[in-house]
Amino acid sequence: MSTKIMFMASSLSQVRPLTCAAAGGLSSGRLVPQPPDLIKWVKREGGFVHQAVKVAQQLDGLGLIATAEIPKGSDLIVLPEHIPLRFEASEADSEKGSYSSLIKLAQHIPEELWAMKLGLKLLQERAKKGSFWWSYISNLPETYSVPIFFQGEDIKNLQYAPLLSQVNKRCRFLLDFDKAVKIKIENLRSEDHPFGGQDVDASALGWAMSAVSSRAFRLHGNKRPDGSHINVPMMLPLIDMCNHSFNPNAEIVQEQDTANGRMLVKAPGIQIKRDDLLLLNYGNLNNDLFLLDYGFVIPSNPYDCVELKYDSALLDAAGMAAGISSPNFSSPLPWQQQILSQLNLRGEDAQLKISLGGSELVDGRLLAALRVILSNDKEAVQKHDLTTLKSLSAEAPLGISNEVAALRTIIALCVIALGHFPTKLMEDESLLKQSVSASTALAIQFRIQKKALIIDAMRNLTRRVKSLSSKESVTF
Ligand SMILES: C[S@@+](CC[C@H](N)C(=O)[O-])C[C@H]1O[C@@H](n2cnc3c(N)ncnc32)[C@H](O)[C@@H]1O
Repeated sequence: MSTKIMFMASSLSQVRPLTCAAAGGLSSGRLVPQPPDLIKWVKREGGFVHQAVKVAQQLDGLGLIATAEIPKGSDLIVLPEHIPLRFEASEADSEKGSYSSLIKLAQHIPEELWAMKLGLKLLQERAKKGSFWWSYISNLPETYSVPIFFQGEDIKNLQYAPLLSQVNKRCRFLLDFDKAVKIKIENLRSEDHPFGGQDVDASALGWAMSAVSSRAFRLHGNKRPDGSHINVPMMLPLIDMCNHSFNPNAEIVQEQDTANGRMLVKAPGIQIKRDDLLLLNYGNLNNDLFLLDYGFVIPSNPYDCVELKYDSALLDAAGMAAGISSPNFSSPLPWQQQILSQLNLRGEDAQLKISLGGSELVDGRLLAALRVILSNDKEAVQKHDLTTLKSLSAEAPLGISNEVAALRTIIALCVIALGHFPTKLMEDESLLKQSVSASTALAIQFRIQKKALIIDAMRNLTRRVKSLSSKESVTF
């Protein structure tokens, strides 16, 4: 089962940082105690900031707030093209040895850790005396609440293997990359040194990666020869002070056709009232990504899900627990095997990750597989296409008793999944009431949300079973 804790991630908080503090809590502290005024800097650089937009304390950190009503469609912040921080250097900079050393380091970074690539540029600017972006960088948080900085015990406290493996992967990468960076830069001439002669360690690299993953936006970069745009991550000073909501009142617009390619934050069709927070939608992400990249968890997140593995032994156990034993769980009939292959649940390239939660509630492939495995009527199954078999809103396509058996098996899978968490939801809730550290609380909140999601799915499926069973008894 994927909810079992399989290994411990090596947390970066165990690495003694030389250049930045590892997160001890959810601090709103900035890199320097009294950083320059970001709004003034943006305006001085030719940007626009609506006069009612101000930076204010919010959610253990900072955010943007409206100090007066702002009409629909107003521009809130406009950044000229030279303000966003991107990895690509200006023509003048690209001639420099320090930039080409940065490119060489970036070649060690896997594509999925793109935040580290831009993070190298951020570290370079952070180390550079008189950097153009100093007003921005000095306003960045000093620490991040992402799990790569958790103590080992709090990583264990997450209790969820798919996230543990991601955290572990990032920690391992940072520790290895730290070594690679040290070797690459130790003998460089000072003018070629990417960080102005300063040492960086895994903790500084982790700081930079987290700064980027929690604040960068992927927007259109330079044009390709065919006129299309390359999507590039960039840090958008001040705009990145907006916190997240799934019901945002602001949106980012990128002007592509103007000569200067400005970035805008607009109040789209919504009138902003005085004291409203200015909120952007960071994306319809699950809590794993919110925690990994941004260091927070959204309660009752409609996009959250629990990952399980499609496994015949697990289905057997679930079937048994639900009082539905079928030899077909472990040995599906040849025509059932064919459908399982079409569902990509059998065969060499099978994708066995399935999920509960999110808008679908039950992974369509799991639902279809159970409906098919629990049916002995090949003709009846073949009357339906896969889309119908995968859909929970297609009510009982193979008959009520088949549907009840499939849903009860999924409910039993939920019970098994819950049983793999070392603690119960109620224990977690009472632990949260005690005085625990900020990162312990975050880890507990994360696992509470996973458990609550499974319990909600069980409730929903139980309601469906009850309603179907009552229809069945009316039919007879
Ligand atoms: C783009 S920054 C926003 C500005 C940030 N609050 C600051 O103090 O600089 C993203 C970070 O803000 C915080 N944040 C944003 N939206 C949040 C939310 N809905 N709940 C909790 N924290 C949030 C998280 O720490 C996240 O990593």
